[in-house]
Amino acid sequence: MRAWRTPPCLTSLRHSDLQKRQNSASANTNYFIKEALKELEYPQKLQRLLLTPQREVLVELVITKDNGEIETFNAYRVQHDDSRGPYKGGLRYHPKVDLDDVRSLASLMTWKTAVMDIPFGGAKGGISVDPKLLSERELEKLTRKLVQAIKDTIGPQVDIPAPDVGSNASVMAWFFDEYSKFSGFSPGVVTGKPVHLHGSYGREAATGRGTVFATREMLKATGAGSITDKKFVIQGFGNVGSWAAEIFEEHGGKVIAVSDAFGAVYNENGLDIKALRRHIADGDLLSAFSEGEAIDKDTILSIPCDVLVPAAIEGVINADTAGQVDAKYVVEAANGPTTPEGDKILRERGIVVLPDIYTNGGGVTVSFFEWVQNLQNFRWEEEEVNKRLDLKMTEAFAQIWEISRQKKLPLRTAAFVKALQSVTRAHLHRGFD
Ligand SMILES: NC(=O)C1=CN([C@@H]2O[C@H](COP(=O)(O)OP(=O)(O)OC[C@H]3O[C@@H](n4cnc5c(N)ncnc54)[C@H](OP(=O)(O)O)[C@@H]3O)[C@@H](O)[C@H]2O)C=CC1
Ligand SMILES: O=C(O)CCC(=O)C(=O)O
Repeated sequence: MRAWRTPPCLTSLRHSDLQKRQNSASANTNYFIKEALKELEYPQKLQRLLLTPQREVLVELVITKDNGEIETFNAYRVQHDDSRGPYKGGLRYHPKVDLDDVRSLASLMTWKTAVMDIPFGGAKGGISVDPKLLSERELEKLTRKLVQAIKDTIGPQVDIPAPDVGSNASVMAWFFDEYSKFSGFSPGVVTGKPVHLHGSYGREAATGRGTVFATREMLKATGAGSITDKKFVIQGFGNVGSWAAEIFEEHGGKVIAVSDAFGAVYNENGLDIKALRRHIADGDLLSAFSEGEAIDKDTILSIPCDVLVPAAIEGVINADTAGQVDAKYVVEAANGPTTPEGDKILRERGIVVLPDIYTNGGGVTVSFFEWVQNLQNFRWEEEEVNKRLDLKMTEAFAQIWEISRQKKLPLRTAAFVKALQSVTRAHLHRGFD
């Protein structure tokens, strides 16, 4: 096993020190990995290596708020596996972020980069904060404090953060700027930056666009035809959900309902997504969109449709809700939206699930393209980015589909089998001494 250096400024937690929770996010992720490990029959010690993170970092961040008071926040960075390349994964700013969530999300990144066949490992970070309660200045301070606290564990060849729930291109710009103060000009330390500040064309829309390419491939392979005239319901209308909605619409799909944390809106003939996005950009409530009917956001999963797209938070399709899903397909644009219990119910009901570690892999794929452009100090046109993304999504689907057919496995297990084989091969080639 390689030795991991932990800088003295950080509190490094060992797995044995950490509290274990039943039905936690990481237990759910490990359940799905173990399902695939049963197919592969790897030895126990190798399984442990694959299941547990390589390093977990917990830091305390203190800022002075605009009103002069000080406030303290917990922040995390979990580095799960770097056998295939530098650790890679987003930063989540959300009040419910805890170490277990981040551990689960970091593991998903390892399998996602392997499924997409891009030369990165897996990591994730987060701050327990509600960014909506901070001013922009406070958010900037908090981000800079995070960089100061973890700068020795990250870097363009070590660990490369990116946006996730609650963070965005501005946060990435502050991150890049702060890191560059310590290490010199380093645009490759973070991806998802603004396009005019070493970001890539196409990264902002990439996760949503990749979700649409993934759905297109799945519909084709299962004999359901094309996206045109299919009905879509999307939970979550942030970066991923809103871009997916717009691009489904561009492909002729009808997005009949979408929701956010506060409400939902429905139109059986299809919502005008560009108009809805303008409505929200003007600061209006999603549910107040006049070209749709406001509905209870908790009914979103049970609206009849062809494709249900969870694009918000974890664990929403579970033992209580999976029975109410009225879709032929569930396309997991969010990370971890389905619990093992929910997944079992969907399988029993014959609902096809396109798993997160493939479906939302478009984001990290274009992050890889951004990183490559940063290392080369060169910019690709948007058309080129989208074309390459399409190719990666199409190739990865073909491989998962083939494993699923050959081994008679659900698409989720097939995706994990592909990823586990790839990561294991890297570990064995690199060796452990
Ligand atoms: N951004 C990226 O590139 C990638 C993101 N993902 C995953 O996609 C998912 C969404 O991320 P992203 O779009 O970036 O995040 P955003 O913060 O941009 O958007 C999250 C959306 O989810 C909504 N939401 C939050 N809680 C609920 C709820 N209980 N019910 C319904 N909607 C809710 C939010 O509503 P409100 O605005 O009202 O708070 C918002 O519309 C996450 O699982 C993330 O990990 C995966 C790969 C890459
Ligand atoms: O773009 C990236 O590097 C990672 C995005 C992310 O956090 C994810 O795919 O869940």
